[in-house]
Amino acid sequence: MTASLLSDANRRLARALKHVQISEDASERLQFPKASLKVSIPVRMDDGSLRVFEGYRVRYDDTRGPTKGGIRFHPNVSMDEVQSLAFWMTFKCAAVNLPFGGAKGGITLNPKELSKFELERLSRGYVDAIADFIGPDIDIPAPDVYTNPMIMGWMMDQYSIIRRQLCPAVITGKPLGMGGSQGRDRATGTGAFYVLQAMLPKFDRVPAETTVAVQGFGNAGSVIARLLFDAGYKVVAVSDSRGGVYCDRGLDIPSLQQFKASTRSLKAVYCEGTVCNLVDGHDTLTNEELLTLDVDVLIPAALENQITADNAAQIQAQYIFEVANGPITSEGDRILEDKGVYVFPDILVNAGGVIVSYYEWVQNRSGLYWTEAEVSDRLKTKMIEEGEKIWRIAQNLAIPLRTAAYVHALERLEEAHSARGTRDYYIS
Ligand SMILES: NC(=O)C1=CN([C@@H]2O[C@H](COP(=O)(O)OP(=O)(O)OC[C@H]3O[C@@H](n4cnc5c(N)ncnc54)[C@H](O)[C@@H]3O)[C@@H](O)[C@H]2O)C=CC1
Ligand SMILES: O=C(O)CCC(=O)C(=O)O
Repeated sequence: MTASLLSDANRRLARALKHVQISEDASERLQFPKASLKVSIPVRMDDGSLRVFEGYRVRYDDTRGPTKGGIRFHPNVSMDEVQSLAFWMTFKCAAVNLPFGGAKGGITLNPKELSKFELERLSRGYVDAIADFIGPDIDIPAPDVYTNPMIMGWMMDQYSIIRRQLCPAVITGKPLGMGGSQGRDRATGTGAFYVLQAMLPKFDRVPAETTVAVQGFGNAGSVIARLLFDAGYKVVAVSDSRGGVYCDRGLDIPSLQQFKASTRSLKAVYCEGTVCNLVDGHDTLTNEELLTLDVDVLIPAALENQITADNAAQIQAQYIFEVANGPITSEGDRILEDKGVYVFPDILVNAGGVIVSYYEWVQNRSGLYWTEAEVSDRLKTKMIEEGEKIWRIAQNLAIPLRTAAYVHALERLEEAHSARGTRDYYIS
């Protein structure tokens, strides 16, 4: 495990700064979060006891607009993790040209241990604690790992109770029945699929001859796995927090989705229609084994720090599409680069979620709601447009795609920082 995620994220920034003209003021400011809030959330548990949870919200940089980013419920949530996730949101929103800065939030807990009512009290308590830190023009949360539309609905409701008026635009990823956008639930995986479909033909790859492994079978990972399956790719391995399944002939992703939804397990499963046993050629595997499989494409879609100096040399995939935020450390990056692996970076690949969140916010503010086709057309155009720009920067400057994505984002951040001036009037 890397000592500090934020300092590792800053190493990527330092590398990109060598390839772009940006003022010293802006580059100095971008190394620090603008505001970091840590809160205690007391929750009455179902058995009558009181438990206090730790929560965080970080607004990293708001120069380009109100800050934006998800809320994570996970045992590993810490200030360092939330700050780096907010850092990545800043560069992601700039890379795909959304009028937002970056933020992130989280609560340290295992949500699987709480009842639905406990989760609701916790979600409302979190919003009570951060209500002065967020707002439709200040900071707009959304879902991330182990949070979902139901939780976003509770949070929007709690914020509206505090403000004594309905405020749908304070949070995105809401249920469709209360201001949610068509397509938001599938947006991250779908956006990633559009990028992959635009990039792989550059290497003359065709779906039927391309094998894929996907780590993480949640909101993001299961959607891209399904789209790849439908497009004729051979998805040979997928996993969740308890490990995964492998089949060299390709897994039947629709039946896996069905079993995961009804049994909450991938390991109960398998291929070939609805047969509920491990059948010939199928096997279980650990998350570590999945990462080093002999596949063409690897899609980490779970958590950060999965590919590090310890296992990067064993990676066999030629193309990595980072659906998770920060799945590769900077040391891991160097090793993959030396091996000639193409890494399509998180701040581009998983931007579909925040792009459709932006569309949701726009719809909430205008009161005019779009069809699923309108949302997905706009998403596809944006993902491909920004992906191509990043590809060209990488080619022209002969730099890795990640560095190119940061260069692209930094150019936009610099423009905004310089347009707003130094804002240092308060320094005597
Ligand atoms: N939901 C969204 O809109 C967006 C999500 N992301 C990123 O995508 C990644 C996944 O997020 P979601 O799919 O939304 O979360 P989710 O909560 O829907 O699913 C997470 C999945 O990862 C699995 N998982 C957890 N720990 C794991 C481990 N140690 N090894 C393998 N699998 C593990 C879980 O079992 C689950 O299948 C995260 O890095 C998140 O920040 C990025 C952009 C937007
Ligand atoms: O939808 C959003 O606003 C943010 C999604 C998110 O947390 C992410 O892109 O990592």
